Amino acid sequence: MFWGGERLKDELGDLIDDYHVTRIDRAAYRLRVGGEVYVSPTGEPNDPRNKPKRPLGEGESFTIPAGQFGFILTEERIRVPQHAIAFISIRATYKFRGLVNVSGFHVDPHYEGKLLFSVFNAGPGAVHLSRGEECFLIWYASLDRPSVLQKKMGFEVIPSDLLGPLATGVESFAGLKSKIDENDKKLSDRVTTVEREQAVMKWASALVIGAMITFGLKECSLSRPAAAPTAAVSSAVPSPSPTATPSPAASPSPAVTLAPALTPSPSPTPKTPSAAPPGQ
Ligand SMILES: Nc1ccn([C@H]2C[C@H](O)[C@@H](COP(=O)(O)OP(=O)(O)OP(=O)(O)O)O2)c(=O)n1
Repeated sequence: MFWGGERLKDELGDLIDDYHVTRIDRAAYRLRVGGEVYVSPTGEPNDPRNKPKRPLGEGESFTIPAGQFGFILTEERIRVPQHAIAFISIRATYKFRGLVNVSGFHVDPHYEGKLLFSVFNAGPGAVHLSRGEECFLIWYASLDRPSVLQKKMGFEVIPSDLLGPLATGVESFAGLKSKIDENDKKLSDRVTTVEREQAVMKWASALVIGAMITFGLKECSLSRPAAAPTAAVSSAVPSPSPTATPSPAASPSPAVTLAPALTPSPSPTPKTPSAAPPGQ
């Protein structure tokens, strides 16, 4: 049979250290967050929440990020008589935030020590807690026939060997999202840098090509006046042909200078048909 509030008032003074009647919650008793906690690391480097098992001062707070585990030692040392058994849970207020009790629900007969809650934050956001918060509940129930049992010694601290599997970090959706966001930012930074470099390269290439074109045009314009005097001098030589280009100034081309070879000679050669005697 479960113990009601009145029986709890009668008995808990001997069974729970630092008992206070105001913590009786109908047929249960509220247990508090104690002086030592451990929260599994998020796996994100340099995350200030990645801390080893740590002691908590009076009222000191801590957070359990979404998707992470926590070990929480109770403030109270409790005892369960040989003729009783106890049941433990997290208060609904904390369950609604996403906190789930992973570590079991009963306390053996003839148990003595603190309780160690292993909790998982299945909620969407971090759960904030602090030492002294009345976070857990305990119920007592009588056994039908008491038996003589050896005392079961409970926890006084969080055993370090429990932490090994969690110490490397627990991949949570929140942690993965944060890693994706971080990689996304790194990638977009890299793309921006590459785009900037490409723009600089484009401008540099355009400048070089422009300079080369300018230089080429300059070279061309410088080489032109050097050809002109040749033509002028050549055309200044009197052409034997009266049908040569009308004016030396009009055609400075060197082709004009070759004209004497192509134009009819002033003394016609006898080989030309026009010079042949008629009748031959
Ligand atoms: N959240 C919990 C659950 C249990 N306990 C304590 C009370 C129990 O009496 C004791 C042992 O619990 P179990 O019998 O469920 O665990 P094991 O069977 O693993 O331990 P053992 O081999 O010591 O019986 O641990 C606790 O401190 N915190």
